[in-house]
Amino acid sequence: MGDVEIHALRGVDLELISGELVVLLGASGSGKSTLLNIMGGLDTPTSGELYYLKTPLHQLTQSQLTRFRRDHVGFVFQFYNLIPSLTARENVAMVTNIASHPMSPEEALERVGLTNRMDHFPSQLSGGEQQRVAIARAIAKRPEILLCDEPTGALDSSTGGLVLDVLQQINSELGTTTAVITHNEIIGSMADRVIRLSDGAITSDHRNLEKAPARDLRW
Ligand SMILES: Nc1ncnc2c1ncn2[C@@H]1O[C@H](COP(=O)(O)OP(=O)(O)OP(=O)(O)O)[C@@H](O)[C@H]1O
Repeated sequence: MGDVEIHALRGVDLELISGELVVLLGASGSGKSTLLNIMGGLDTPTSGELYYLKTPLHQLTQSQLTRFRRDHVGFVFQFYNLIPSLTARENVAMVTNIASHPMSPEEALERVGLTNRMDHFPSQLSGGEQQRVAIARAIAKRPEILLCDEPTGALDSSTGGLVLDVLQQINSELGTTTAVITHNEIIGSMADRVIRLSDGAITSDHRNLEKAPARDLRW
């Protein structure tokens, strides 16, 4: 920022294992979103290296990064970013129409439990349902990686539990490597692995011996 240099991340060294469900925990400003955006090819690091399998993402051009995101990454954000004038099915079809080996919008919406809401517009859906449409849209192209930035940040605890349950099921049924950002410690218990960030650095990285079913989480 002008003359002031801000180090959003410092010395982060991290490897995500295929198929794991990771929760990234940290206080506001700890660098979670910056890390997720770099991992997803939305941002590029000012220094350091980042690989997706053998592909050096830090060396790709913007259009190559766009292709990487389109082919491999699904994103879910705190605010659902659905297109208001399109139904749930049409929102998902926006992605399936350009993906190379997608599932049908109907299958994606069935996986998130919204079979009977397919023809509803976002304004006719609850917050939790809108987030589940956003998850259906993110997984419909069968991405290898699903990145979720505070997916339950705008939801109450029981609705949030349902949304996290969907993420846990998708991870186990489709084997999608999943990273979920939160500042909520309780959500850590649903993960295979919990990584804590503080002031731009990883302060701990541990595996849960047992995963809690997300639908049972309350906060
Ligand atoms: N575009 C930017 N310009 C300057 N500083 C930034 C920018 N984006 C983030 N930062 C700073 O980098 C640090 C990390 O921000 P980041 O958004 O990654 O944190 P976070 O852990 O996701 O926070 P939150 O939970 O509040 O979203 C913060 O100190 C933030 O102020």
